[in-house]
Formats: sequence, C-alpha cells, structure tokens
Amino acid sequence: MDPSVENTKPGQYILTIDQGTTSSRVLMIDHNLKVVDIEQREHRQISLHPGWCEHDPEEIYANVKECLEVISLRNNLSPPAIQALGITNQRETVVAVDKTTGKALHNAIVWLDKRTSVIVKHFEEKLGGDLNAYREVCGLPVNTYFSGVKMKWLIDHCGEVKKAHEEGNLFFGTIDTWLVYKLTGGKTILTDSSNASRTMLMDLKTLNWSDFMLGEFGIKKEALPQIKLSSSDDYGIVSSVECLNGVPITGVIGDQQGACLGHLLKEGEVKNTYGTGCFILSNVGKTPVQSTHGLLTTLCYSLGEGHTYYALEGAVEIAGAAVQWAKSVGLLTSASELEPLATSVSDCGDVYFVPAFNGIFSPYWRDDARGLIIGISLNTTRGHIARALLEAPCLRTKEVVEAMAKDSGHVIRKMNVDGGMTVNNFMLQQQADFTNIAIVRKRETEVTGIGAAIAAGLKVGFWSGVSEVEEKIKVDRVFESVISAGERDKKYKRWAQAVQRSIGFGWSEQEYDE
Ligand SMILES: Nc1ncnc2c1ncn2[C@@H]1O[C@H](COP(=O)(O)OP(=O)(O)O)[C@@H](O)[C@H]1O
Ligand SMILES: O=P(O)(O)OC[C@H](O)CO
Repeated sequence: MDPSVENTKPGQYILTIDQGTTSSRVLMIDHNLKVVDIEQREHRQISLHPGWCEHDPEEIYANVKECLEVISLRNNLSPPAIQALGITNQRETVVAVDKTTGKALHNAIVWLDKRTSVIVKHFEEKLGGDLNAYREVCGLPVNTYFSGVKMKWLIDHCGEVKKAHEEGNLFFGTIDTWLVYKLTGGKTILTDSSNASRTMLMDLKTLNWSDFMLGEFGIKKEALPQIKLSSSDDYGIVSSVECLNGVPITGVIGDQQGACLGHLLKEGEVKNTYGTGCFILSNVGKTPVQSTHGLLTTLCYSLGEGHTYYALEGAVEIAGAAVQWAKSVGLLTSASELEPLATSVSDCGDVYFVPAFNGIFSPYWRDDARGLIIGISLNTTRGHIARALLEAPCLRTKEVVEAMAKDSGHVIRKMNVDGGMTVNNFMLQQQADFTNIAIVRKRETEVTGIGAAIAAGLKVGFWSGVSEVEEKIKVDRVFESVISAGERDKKYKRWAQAVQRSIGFGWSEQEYDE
C-alpha cells in the first residue's frame, strides 16, 4: 500500500475552520494532510451604500457552529478523535464587541469596504501626502484595506462603540478573535501575529501593539486582543459547541499566511491563493523587507521564537469575485462553464477585463479605479469575455511578481498555487504563460485550511515536527510557459493600457452617517 494514503493515526483528525469572505468552511483533515470531509455555508454580503461591505458576525458564528456540528455528526466524531481545532480567517475585517454583554456592537466591516476613504484622505493631509509614512513601523500604507482605519471609523461613527471604548468595555477583533471568543464561551480575547500584522497597529519588529500607531489612530491598547506570537499555541478550549467541548484551539492564522504555512513556504519561495481576491506572498526570511514597489511588508507565519518569517505581499482585490459577478449578471450560469467558454476561442480577441470593481490594490493602491471591459468589437463573443475574465487575475499577478522581483532582487522561477479557482487548468496555464514562472499545484487545493491544521496539529503533537509534515505535501501538477517572450510582452503592454484606463474612473469619497 502507498504509505501516502495510509492514515498512520486512524480515527484521529484535526478540524479547521476556514472563515472566508464569501463563506465559512470546516475541514476534517487526517494524519496524511488529506481533507477527508468538508462542510460549507455562505453568508450575506451586506452593502448599505456603494463601496460598503459588512458581514453579520453572529451569522458567521452560527454558520461556523453549524458546519462543526454537521461534520462531527456525519463522521461520528467526538473529542478524543478530534485532536485539535485550527482557525484561519479572512484578514483585516473588524468586529467591535462589548465585553460586558459579549455582543457585537456593529456588523463586521469587511476588508474590501471603502467607507474609510475619507479617513485615508485626512491621513494623507496630515502626513503631507505621504501615505507610506508608517511603513517602517507597520509595513503597510494607509489604506481603506487595513483594520486600523475601520476601527477608527467605528469609534467616530458609532455612538455605542465610542462609549464602550471610552468606558473600557470594548474590544476590537479580527474574525479569528471573534471566533475564538465565541467558541471558548467568551473566555479568551486573543489574536495571532499574522492577523495583527494586518491592522497597521502592530510594530513589525517587536510583534507587539505599537503605542505610536495606537496614538495615531486614537485607539486604546486595552481595546485590542493579546497578540500570541506563534500561530501554533494554546488559544483556549471549545466550550460552546456541545459535541466539541473540551477540544483545544491550537492553531490561529490569517488565511493568506495559512496558505503559506500549508505550502511550508521556505525563504525565497512564493505562493498565490486564488479565492475572492488573490494574494501573492513571498517568504523573505527572518527580518522584514520594506517594499519600494507598492507591495506590503507583513508576517509570513510564526511557529514561535526563532521561527518567525516575514513576507512581501501583493494583494489583488478581485479574482473569483469576478466569476461571481459574471454569474450575477447572467454572463455565466456556473464557474465550471468558464474553461470550455474560454477555450472556445483561440485568444482573447484583444478584449481585456480589469475587474477593479472597488479600487485597485498592489502595486497601485488607487481607490478611484473601477472595473472595465475594453476592446469590444462586433466580433467579440462570450468566449472572448470569459477568456479575458480568466486572464485578469493572471495579469494582475504578473504585475505583483514583477514588483516582488524588483523589491527582492531575485527572479521568481516557481510559484505554489491554491484556492478555489485553481481547479481551472486553463487559467493556470495562462498564469505560467504570462509570467514565465513554473506554476505548482498541490494535491489538496484547500491549502489555507491545511496550514491552520499544521499549526494546530504541531502544538498537540499530532505530527512530530515540520519535517514529518513536509513528507505529506504532494504536488498534483506543474504548468510551464508555452508562449514566446514576444507574445508575453505584447499581451502585458495591452493589459497595462487597460489598467491605466480603469484608474481614475471611480467616484470621489463620500461620507455617509450611520
Ligand atoms: N472552474 C472554476 N474556474 C474559475 N473559477 C472558479 C472555478 N470554480 C470555482 N471558482 C471560483 O473560485 C472562488 C472560490 O474560491 P475559494 O478559495 O473558495 O474562495 P474564498 O476562500 O475567497 O471564499 C469563487 O469565486 C468561484 O467562482
Ligand atoms: O476570503 P479570502 O480567501 O478571499 O481572503 C481574504 C483576505 O484575507 C483579505 O486580506
């Protein structure tokens, strides 16, 4: 029997929660890092004004709880079989909670929400136009994307949050903090260094909250969770899901960092996760590297003292979300239609789709970009548009890896990929063609959840160490470029023209009151 398919710890599993932008999943993972079962629930995307996006934190928790219960019941699992629970989550999204009641005081403000663009403008004025002024401390530019501006908005615009903050009854959390708090029955208020690195409030060198940044944003330290350096640590014991009570929560990690750990990304290696957006991270080693080409400096992952790695990150705001949009307007009936449609034509017919629906992130950081489909002629078919839609995340990724190569001084030759869109072989072939980088897809595409399982499992001795885990990670397929340098350059030039047309087309900031 192939040892890779033999579960050497039969009947024992790690459960992981992958709480994403559009849905929450629970994965049951065995000793061979195989995902043996999965349960998923979507939640509502609440938008009160153009550019706004909220999630109901109670709905998210209810979905997570239901997935945990369903998967446990279906597999007849109870605590001794579930060795530990890991959590990985959409990052930056903020929940404000009243410690005295345990209730969220406002819907969660989601990472892609743009309501804070007025706050960003104020910072721009205060910083003499230099939105990069805090990069040395927190690694990030001032932007609507990060948690700090969302917390400030909640204090400024929501009376209950302001009062609780003043009275010392408030805590702000990213989704990891919220889930840990709820699952432990309100016993722990914690986050990990990877999630904290997305707030703008953590000092990247000390890996603690920065008094300077807290002062700049007007946020009290007591309103923030304790940061645990290691994503593989004790985060509390489940006490509010009957069938799982007693299970230790020993893995907490932001989803993109979870994918880095799931690939066991080593220094110099790069990964790209294609989900709602796509996020390219390169492990730059044990000291932070500042970007001068529009990338973010952030945590890659920490497995404790001496095992903390930093990353350069390129955030691409829209990837799979464009597929969802195409379904919503009737261009497609299902995501699986995309590949046959895109391959029904021999090229994109000079049609480009820039899905900057709500601004454009790395390396541009322009809130005023908007989506466009350009180059349409009488010969344009649905196939051309589908192809352009699939090419877009690949071309956005190319922009990011070029910036990464400039920042690090290294040519990138290989990129590990994962996420829901990577079932699409055609898209991955385009990715290899446009970048001339070998694209490596793993056997399991749920690498983010696997990363959280690795963090959780290492803490409880489910695996003896990283080298044991490494043996279990298997490659499914490698995609290599089949186009010429000339074709690649031509393509990229047309794309760059399309991007320039999308920038500046958006509405100017508008402040809405609650
Ligand atoms: N065959 C496919 N081709 C392209 N995109 C796909 C395909 N199947 C699923 N997707 C897209 O993948 C995305 C889901 O990826 P996932 O990793 O689950 O996202 P997230 O974790 O951000 O919620 C969806 O936007 C979906 O439309
Ligand atoms: O929900 P995902 O998987 O698109 O990830 C969202 C990111 O963490 C946002 O930074």
